[in-house]
Amino acid sequence: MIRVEHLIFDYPGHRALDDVSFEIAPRTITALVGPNGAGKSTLMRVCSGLERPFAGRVRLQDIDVHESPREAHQRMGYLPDFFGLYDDMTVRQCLEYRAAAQGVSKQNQCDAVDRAADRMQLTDRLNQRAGELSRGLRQRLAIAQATIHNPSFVMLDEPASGLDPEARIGLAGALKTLCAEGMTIIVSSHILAELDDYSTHILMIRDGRIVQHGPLSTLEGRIDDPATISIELAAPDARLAEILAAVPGIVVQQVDDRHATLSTGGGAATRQALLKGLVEAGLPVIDFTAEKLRLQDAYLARMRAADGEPRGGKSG
Ligand SMILES: Nc1ncnc2c1ncn2[C@@H]1O[C@H](COP(=O)(O)OP(=O)(O)OP(=O)(O)O)[C@@H](O)[C@H]1O
Repeated sequence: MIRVEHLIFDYPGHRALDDVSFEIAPRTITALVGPNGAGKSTLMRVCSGLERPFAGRVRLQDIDVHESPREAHQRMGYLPDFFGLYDDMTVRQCLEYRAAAQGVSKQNQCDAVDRAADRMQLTDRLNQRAGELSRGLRQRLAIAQATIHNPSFVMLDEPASGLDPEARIGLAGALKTLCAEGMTIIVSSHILAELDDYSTHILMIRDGRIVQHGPLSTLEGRIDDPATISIELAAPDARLAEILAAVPGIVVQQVDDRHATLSTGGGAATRQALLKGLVEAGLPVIDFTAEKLRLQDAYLARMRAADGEPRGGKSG
């Protein structure tokens, strides 16, 4: 879908992107995360063709974004972190204006407006002036504008910033809708807790370099990672503590005759041995849950680990 190859981008006296390469698969939502100043906005601006890199290239469905920007822009939507709306125009006028600017033919503009308003749940606001909309609705209008031409690839820079929790939930739903309609999305955010809800992939950047890239599952609670496991029995059984003590590779944190919490360092094999031991002893296990490492914790752990790594990052 989009392939970024060895991008280098410099501001005067500062290298903002340093040999950045990655590929995004179709119909995915990639969370672009990293500390302030990591290079997220710069990466989006370069990928959108607004900035030309010093070296490297960006290809969208085999179109070179910087060599053929017109063709690339027909296939992409981009919402910058700071955007403006025409406050005196109605939602419908804003969308019509953008449809015309994006080259949507006159006979298709009406359909494009209705579809964009529908998927961003703005249909009942079409006659309201943009200047009267709440922040969450303004954000949705801006996304509707950025996607009015039905692009296959969409980049949204910090769309959740400044939104209250309800508006952020609405935004997450809107992103899932766009993805379900076949769009491939990159979204940057500092609100890690919510990325779990809608992202399929994570692209972590720091000091202009990729630190990690891959499906969320590669970062969160991999099957071989140490995990916290909670166990619950349907009825009390005094043998629980004794049976757990006999399984190598686990540390019991808390146990009574019905519940236990423990940590394992041995990955899938240890978990299998543990569950087998419980079932073979005839204990009535009704819950055996491995708690996933939260994305936020995983992010912080990965960033800390990157402090001690040689330059070059990690992918997968
Ligand atoms: N116009 C500019 N001129 C010079 N340096 C810039 C300019 N814009 C950004 N930078 C620098 O480039 C680096 C990357 O900035 P960028 O805005 O891409 O980071 P970011 O990850 O989007 O940050 P944030 O999370 O704070 O929005 C930062 O060190 C920033 O100070």
